[in-house]
Amino acid sequence: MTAGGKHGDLPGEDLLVEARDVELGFGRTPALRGAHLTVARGEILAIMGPSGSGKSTLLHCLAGILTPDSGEIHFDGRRIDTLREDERSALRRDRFGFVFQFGQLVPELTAEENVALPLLLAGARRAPALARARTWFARLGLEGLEGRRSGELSGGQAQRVALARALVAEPDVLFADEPTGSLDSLTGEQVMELLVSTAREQGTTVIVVTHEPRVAACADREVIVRDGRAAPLGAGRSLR
Ligand SMILES: Nc1ncnc2c1ncn2[C@@H]1O[C@H](COP(=O)(O)OP(=O)(O)OP(=O)(O)O)[C@@H](O)[C@H]1O
Repeated sequence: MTAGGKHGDLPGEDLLVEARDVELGFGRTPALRGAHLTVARGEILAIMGPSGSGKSTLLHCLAGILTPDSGEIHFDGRRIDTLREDERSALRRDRFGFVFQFGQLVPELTAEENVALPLLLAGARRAPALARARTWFARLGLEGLEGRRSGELSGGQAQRVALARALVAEPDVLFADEPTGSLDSLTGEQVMELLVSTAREQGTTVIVVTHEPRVAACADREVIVRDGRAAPLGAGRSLR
């Protein structure tokens, strides 16, 4: 499904997410300086690069969380950076899933209630939402943990619950920011393998920011962000 080859742009019909010449500064700090990125439908893309280079900022722009100062973000044929905040919020809720590094489970809720949350927020009734949430526990090796709260889960278990929550509503795109960053390398690799295999089963496009080459190796393609610009892996100094 990775169209366009390692270095090329994607044919129009496969394109799902695109950043065009995106610039964004925080006060005097330029975080993105003309970042350009294309992601195909069904593709699993890893974003790598040095600390502070703009990876998370780019991910947040692609996901409609941050608004660029200039440039454009497109999703599924539609420009999204100019949408009203309530429209972008609906887009995030209905079409995107999110996994972050830390602290994403609601501590007062059980694991199965956490997983059911996106369905409940989208208007599903409690019993069917919980039933659908429960199907994820066997799928991710979490049987028996449905009633636990986040304080009663290991880091790897909590990340798998977070992964189930991000995928339960079958989003078009899963945005993951250092999803294995708080885990030891073996547990991190297992979580990433589950992330990739479940996303592939559902046909979910994945955009994952990571520092870890072994995590990035699970992706179809890697791009490097340096000084606020994105380039294909191996492109050296010829930044697009
Ligand atoms: N909310 C903010 N306010 C001010 N500056 C910010 C903010 N968020 C990011 N920055 C700055 O923008 C630049 C890019 O940050 P960003 O978090 O995107 O980098 P990153 O590549 O994800 O880094 P890391 O790998 O360390 O998480 C950095 O110089 C950072 O200090």
